Amino acid sequence: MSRLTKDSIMKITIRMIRLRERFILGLSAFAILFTLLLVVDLQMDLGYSGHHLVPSHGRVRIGDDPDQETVYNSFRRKFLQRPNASKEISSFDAAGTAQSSKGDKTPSENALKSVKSDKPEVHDDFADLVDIAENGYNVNVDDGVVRISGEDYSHNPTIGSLNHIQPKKNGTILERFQLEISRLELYPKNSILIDQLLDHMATMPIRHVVQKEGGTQLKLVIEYPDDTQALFKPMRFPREQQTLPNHFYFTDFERHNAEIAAFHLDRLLNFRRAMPVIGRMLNVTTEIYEVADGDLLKTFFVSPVGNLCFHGRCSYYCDTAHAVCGNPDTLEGSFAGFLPANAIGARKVWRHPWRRSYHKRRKAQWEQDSDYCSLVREIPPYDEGRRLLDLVDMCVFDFLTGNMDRHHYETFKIFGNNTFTLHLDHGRGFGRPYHDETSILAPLLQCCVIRQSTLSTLLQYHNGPIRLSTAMRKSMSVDPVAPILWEPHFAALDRRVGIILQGVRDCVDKSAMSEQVVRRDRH
Ligand SMILES: Nc1ncnc2c1ncn2[C@@H]1O[C@H](COP(=O)(O)OP(=O)(O)OP(=O)(O)O)[C@@H](O)[C@H]1O
Ligand SMILES: [Mn+2]
Repeated sequence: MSRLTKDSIMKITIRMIRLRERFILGLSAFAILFTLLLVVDLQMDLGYSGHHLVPSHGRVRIGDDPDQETVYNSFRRKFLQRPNASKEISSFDAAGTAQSSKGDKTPSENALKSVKSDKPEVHDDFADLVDIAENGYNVNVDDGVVRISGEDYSHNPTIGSLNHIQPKKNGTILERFQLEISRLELYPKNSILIDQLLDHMATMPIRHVVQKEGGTQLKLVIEYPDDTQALFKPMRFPREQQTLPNHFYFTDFERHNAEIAAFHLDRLLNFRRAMPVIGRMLNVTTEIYEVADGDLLKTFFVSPVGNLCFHGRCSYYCDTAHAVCGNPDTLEGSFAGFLPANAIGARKVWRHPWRRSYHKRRKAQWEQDSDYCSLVREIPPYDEGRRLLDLVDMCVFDFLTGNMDRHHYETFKIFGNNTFTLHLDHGRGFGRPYHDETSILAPLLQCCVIRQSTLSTLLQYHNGPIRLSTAMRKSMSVDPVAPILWEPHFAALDRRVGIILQGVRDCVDKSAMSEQVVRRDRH
């Protein structure tokens, strides 16, 4: 009996030990998996840890009144009444190109249309803003709408100097370009390398092509005989193709010409944060098919009408239905200068605080929280230095092109946090010339800050003599595949400059009002 009891006690103990071992094993497996998840999250900023924008002390307002009188809300309401959408296409012809408008507007658009007066618009020269931007009264780092970042512009090391690499005399143009990238900009204002680099990408023979890994759409890495590279995005649609009415920003196809136009626009706005891009006509047979290999080669086929097509492999639009086709074997595309290799110019990827939800029904936090900017302002790197001003520049840039696809952005690690933000990936711009998407201006309208130099540049284009459309037309006219933009986009650019300035004015007015309130409170 006592032996039996002893046995069963032994058995139970052994079982307990096993159970404990299993539990410990399970716990360690969970710990490892959780750590891995966090590491991946930190690297890719997927949002699991929620550390980026909602710190423990963060104020998340659920059910914030959407009609609250913020600059952003009033602005959105005001511009909803602008019937720019009246010309927006609501149907497409067989070729998928735009047709002129034939009604089919939503009831609200129809109702609002009648609000429009037939009076010719008087040019508003924004003298109030010119006064601030040009005279710089009260322009400083800490307060006010118009600001400077207060950084030391004389401290401008380059990727070359920080890596202790001297540009070689017989170095390639791309290499020289990459080594000259500095803390403040991708290239200097009067860089002589830009035209050379563009010309090189557009004319050099193509030695080899491979598909670029990552991303949602098909891109090719073009290799030239001198071992330099370019990033190729193929043409998919004619210039006048507008974003399909039922497409979201994240299902919109990319436009190669938008990449070209965005480079010119970025340069004209004096940002110099976008890589140089040029158009080029390719022979699909000799310049892609014959120099491709492996996986890409396997995706080539001849379409029913005899065009040579390929679709590559990627996560969304890489199948027979979304193939890229020659006509019969010529193909247009954009060529972007290649960013430096990780060895000398590794980049850090940041989740954009004003990222959209990328979901057809969900809204992002910034769309619902009227105090969202004060949340962002508290979090590094947005709490000091130039970063927030850079994001506002970026939204100005994106609003002008209509690009709603700014999910992440990148900086060069080697320059630390106080460096410019790269302007990459503009394929989804220039899709809706008759619609002005004011939500893109959320960083500007919710934070009510803008860099003095950016405001000054916008005012110059607004008041002339050279308007932005004219400058863009001139700058892009030399591209091998010009004209780059469909005509209505030029009018959109000029119109949108005015809208941004109106937004800045609303901010200035609002801050003047609150200052008055504060002053009155004091007395
Ligand atoms: N000029 C360039 N040279 C080298 N790499 C680049 C260049 N432009 C972009 N990249 C890298 O390739 C990645 C994908 O490029 P891009 O964002 O243009 O394509 P995408 O298909 O739209 O990607 P996503 O689906 O992530 O938006 C970028 O995040 C960037 O890291
Ligand atoms: Mn993209």
